[in-house]
Amino acid sequence: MARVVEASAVARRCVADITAERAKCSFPQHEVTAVLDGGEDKTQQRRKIEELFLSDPEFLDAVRPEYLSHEDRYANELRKACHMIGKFNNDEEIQQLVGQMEGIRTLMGSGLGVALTKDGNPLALHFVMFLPAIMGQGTVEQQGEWMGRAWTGEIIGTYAQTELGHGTFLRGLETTATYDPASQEFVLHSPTITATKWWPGGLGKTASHAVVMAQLYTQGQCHGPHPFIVQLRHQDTHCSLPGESHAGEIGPRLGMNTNDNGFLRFTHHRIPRTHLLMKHSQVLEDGTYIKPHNNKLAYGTMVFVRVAICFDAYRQLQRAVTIATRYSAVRRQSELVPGQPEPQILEYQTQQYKLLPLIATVFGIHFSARSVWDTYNEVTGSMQEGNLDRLPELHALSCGLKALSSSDAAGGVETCRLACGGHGYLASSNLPRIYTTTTAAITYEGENTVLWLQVARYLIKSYREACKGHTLRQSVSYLTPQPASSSASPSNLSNHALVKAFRRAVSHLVAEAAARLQKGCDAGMIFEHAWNSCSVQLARCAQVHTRYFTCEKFLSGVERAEVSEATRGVLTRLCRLYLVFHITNNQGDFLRSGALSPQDMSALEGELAALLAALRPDAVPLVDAFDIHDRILDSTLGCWDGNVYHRMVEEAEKSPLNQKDVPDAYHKYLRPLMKANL
Ligand SMILES: CCCCCCCCCCCCCCCCCC(=O)SCCNC(=O)CCNC(=O)[C@H](O)C(C)(C)COP(=O)(O)OP(=O)(O)OC[C@H]1O[C@@H](n2cnc3c(N)ncnc32)[C@H](O)[C@@H]1OP(=O)(O)O
Ligand SMILES: Cc1cc2nc3c(=O)[nH]c(=O)nc-3n(C[C@H](O)[C@H](O)[C@H](O)COP(=O)(O)OP(=O)(O)OC[C@H]3O[C@@H](n4cnc5c(N)ncnc54)[C@H](O)[C@@H]3O)c2cc1C
Repeated sequence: MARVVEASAVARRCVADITAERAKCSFPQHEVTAVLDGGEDKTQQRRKIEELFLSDPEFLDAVRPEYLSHEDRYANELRKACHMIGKFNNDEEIQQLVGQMEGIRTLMGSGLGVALTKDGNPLALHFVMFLPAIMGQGTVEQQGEWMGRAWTGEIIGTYAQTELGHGTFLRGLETTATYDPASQEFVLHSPTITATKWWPGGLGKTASHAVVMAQLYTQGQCHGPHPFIVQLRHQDTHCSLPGESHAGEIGPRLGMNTNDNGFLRFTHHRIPRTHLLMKHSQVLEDGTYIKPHNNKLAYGTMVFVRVAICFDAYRQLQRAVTIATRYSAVRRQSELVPGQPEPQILEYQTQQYKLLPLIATVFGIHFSARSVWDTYNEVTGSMQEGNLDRLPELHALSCGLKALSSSDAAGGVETCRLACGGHGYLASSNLPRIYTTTTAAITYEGENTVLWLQVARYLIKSYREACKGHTLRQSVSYLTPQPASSSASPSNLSNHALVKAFRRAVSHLVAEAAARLQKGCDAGMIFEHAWNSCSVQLARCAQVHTRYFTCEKFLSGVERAEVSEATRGVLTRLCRLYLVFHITNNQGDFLRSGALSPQDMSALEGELAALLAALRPDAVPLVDAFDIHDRILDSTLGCWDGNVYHRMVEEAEKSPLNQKDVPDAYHKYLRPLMKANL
């Protein structure tokens, strides 16, 4: 009884702490929520959809997935993913809310969809890559043949590109698709063990079909990697098709274990000619190859997914920082002043330094991802009309923002875990799962270092063009060499001046890297070796350029937002924090280029401390404004009511090991050991 009384006093204290935080809010939260959702109507719509799905008991887990076997975990997530589609297909209200057909993808990729299928959605690749591949790479007839069946779930696909031997280097893929004009078929073959497809999500047991990337051979010539639709399993029995292809699952991974990532080998497997996705390049019946306008069009599906990943990074970081911030308002530890009550850990400046820049980062990713999404739509729109001029710019932007958002989010989630001390290591905090999911995005869809080097390639090329007097695309126009000017004066450290300082720092880095590259070439190195010898510096150029891009989009996003002065005030403080945080963390780039002076740096470091203090009262209100339902957060530490300790104990009690006082394993192993010498 005494324990219960004590426990409820603790609960009351926790709830009081978080309630007091909410009273400090300096802005109308619904406005921030609407900025992130894209309008108040969108917020209402999202909440309605969440209500419709979260009230459905089919989406409840009988036990924590961590306690299930590998197979049961997979089955549990597949059950929920299929139920999501079934519910969508049969409910007109839901279709009206999210949009028909494509709405199901929006749903699956939303915070709700990702949270409902906790450790990875076995159907993710179907929606995020298989369908977009057919849309982007298939002719109108091919879309007609496959899309309808794929949207309803009659066929389930994946995207099988990576092989055991090659993920990054697409031109090195070994799977071959050789055209046989006699039968008008392609023959798919894996000539070596390293040609085995390895990693595709859903390939293990879920997918009935795949878009397979293979080297296209016709009339004795190789034309590089092309996408082919391949049926893998029988339409009625789901059994593997006999003999010529063999698929399976690749085994446990760091996370995303219910995505059933798989392997696939072909032994002279035949498919009809019309299963080559022929929107950009064709093979005619006699084997004649028709070239695409640009041979990188076959990589188009990846461009789409790289943009989608930025939104996923945003949502994962949102969840993690909500958990860590709420917990920091409830957790009390140590003494700030000897003899005084233990403060909330959020009072420590170092804790604020961990969390507040991450709250700002959520907005930074949000505004820049929206901008890249707009660019994606503009560029793909003009590509439909045959204009490919902006494809290189889109490729560089999508690579850069995918790399920046995934590394910021994964690093940020880990910071959030550390900010929760030991309890952040508990599965019930949900931070381990959010981390293992988020860090995967650093590797998949183009390993980040490799993507940074793609951005650098674009920057150096643009810089060289600018040196020749050519006009550059808007996103890199600042690389045009400018006459030297003095650094921003300490009195002009406005937000715009800081963005300008970023531009100057990147220009300087790019000019230095270009000069070093040239020096290598002048010394007799071939270009590729000179490039490799500068690649650390080149990757750095790409990172700072992309950070500049996010700063610029954050600032313009805040300036353009239609909100009250109070909301603009808090968003501007966050944007300022984002700028100051990244500048003070990378002082060398700004000092070396003369973009800022040591005095400026001192002033900005002082301001950083002031910004943390100014934003501290709004920390909990800001994460509340992310408006994440407790079921979507799924965390004992981050729950809305702050009743952290009760929930932790309640979750611990559910451990299967706690269902018996003495586990069977004691009798089997421990007892014989403990009694051995008696
Ligand atoms: C649940 C429902 C879901 C809803 C949505 C929400 C959810 C979000 C995400 C959650 C689930 C995600 C599941 C996981 C998905 C992972 C799937 C994969 O990894 S799949 C596997 C992913 N795998 C990878 O990502 C592999 C990464 N590797 C590659 O992409 C390539 O090998 C490469 C780009 C690195 C080099 O390619 P290479 O052929 O050697 O080319 P060079 O270097 O020689 O450059 C030559 C020229 O080409 C240019 N250019 C290049 N690319 C493009 C482009 N796309 N375009 C235009 N141009 C491009 C380049 O700029 C250069 O131009 P220039 O300078 O000459 O003018
Ligand atoms: C969870 C998950 C899901 C996935 N899902 C899919 C899927 O659905 N379909 C699919 O086809 N694939 C999938 N993949 C595979 C993924 O796309 C590849 O793992 C990724 O592209 C990296 O390729 P890699 O594994 O060959 O790494 P590697 O290229 O071997 O990278 C190893 C190291 O070498 C470095 N490196 C490689 N090349 C260069 C270079 N040119 N310059 C400098 N450094 C370099 C990298 O930076 C890295 O440090 C998935 C992977 C994961 C982890």
